[in-house]
Amino acid sequence: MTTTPIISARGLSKRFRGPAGAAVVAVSDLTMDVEAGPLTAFLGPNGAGKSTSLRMLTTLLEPTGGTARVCGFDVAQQPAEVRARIGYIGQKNGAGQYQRVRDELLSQGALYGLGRVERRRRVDELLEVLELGELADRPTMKLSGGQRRRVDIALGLIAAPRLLFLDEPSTGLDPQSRAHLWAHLITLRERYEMTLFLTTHYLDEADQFAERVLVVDRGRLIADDSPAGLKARLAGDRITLTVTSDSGSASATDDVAHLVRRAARESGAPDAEPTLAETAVGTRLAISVHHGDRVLPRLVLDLHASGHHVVAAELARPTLDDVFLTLTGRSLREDHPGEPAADPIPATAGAL
Ligand SMILES: Nc1ncnc2c1ncn2[C@@H]1O[C@H](COP(=O)(O)OP(=O)(O)OP(=O)(O)O)[C@@H](O)[C@H]1O
Repeated sequence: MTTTPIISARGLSKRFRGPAGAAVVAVSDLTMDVEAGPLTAFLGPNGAGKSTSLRMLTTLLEPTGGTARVCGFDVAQQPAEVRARIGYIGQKNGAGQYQRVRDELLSQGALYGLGRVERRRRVDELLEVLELGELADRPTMKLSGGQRRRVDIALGLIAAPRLLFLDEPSTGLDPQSRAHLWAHLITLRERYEMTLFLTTHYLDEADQFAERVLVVDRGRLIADDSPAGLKARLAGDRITLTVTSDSGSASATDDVAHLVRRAARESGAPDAEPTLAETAVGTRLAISVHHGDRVLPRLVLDLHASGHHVVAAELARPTLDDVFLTLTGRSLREDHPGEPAADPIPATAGAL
């Protein structure tokens, strides 16, 4: 049975006029279908076009090319229909400064046209689920970054959307607040059967929580798979061995390299050369393989049977950053050196 995707984009593009009138292609030819259900993470370096894509999908920005349908409606032709069915939590705070948390949420409910009783019921429920009850009478300006972000999420959920877009929901939060926020997102998703589509710079979050990862770079979609699928296809496991040989000759090193290369090839990994380095304790070799947990013990036995001794062995599972490196030739972390720990989340913007 085929189901209608909750998000469907065809050749979606956005050009801006940059400085001196030059065109900036923020999003180029984005084509994708996103089914309702799986948590989808949109990854890419700074300036890749993630926020612009989200803003087009949420009707905040008009595309300059292509089309997109969200919850079955065209973002350009039927923006009100789209808005009625989605929530959007932008990079910056939606919560005002002086209103109390509960009042802020009630005002948002009124904005969405919820009746008085329904509005109160919904606000009480969100305060409870997001553990904001004790903070309900505080002005939002007196909340911590993590607490404000939870208020943002409550604002985005007031109209019970089927689909929630989040632009970097956890940026600027300390690790504990990030974990807390994620626990809430997962609870909310289950409780309201919502589809979450989000951008994040934290690859570990995407790895842990996303069921599907879309990677964009320079406005283009360059990969689309589950985190496990991406890692298996693009990065493989990394085996690093330090080996000594009885003879210690150059031909012994060649033999070791041959055995390592063969093991990698037999695992189905691309026919790559191991990297070699002479160290004080022996020759160190590193190579990418598939199913490293199975390859490594067999390789150690094969090397031993051929007169080589493995003095150290390491198996590293790939990360999404390895995938990104393979895809783009650079690390996503380079774009975010020393991720901010607990920066306050800036004011303005927020839920639709
Ligand atoms: N209003 C605008 N006018 C001109 N250029 C813009 C505008 N908004 C975005 N851009 C440019 O479009 C490109 C994509 O920007 P976008 O904000 O979508 O990237 P991003 O992937 O969300 O980045 P980040 O991770 O830093 O949030 C960038 O080159 C950006 O400078």
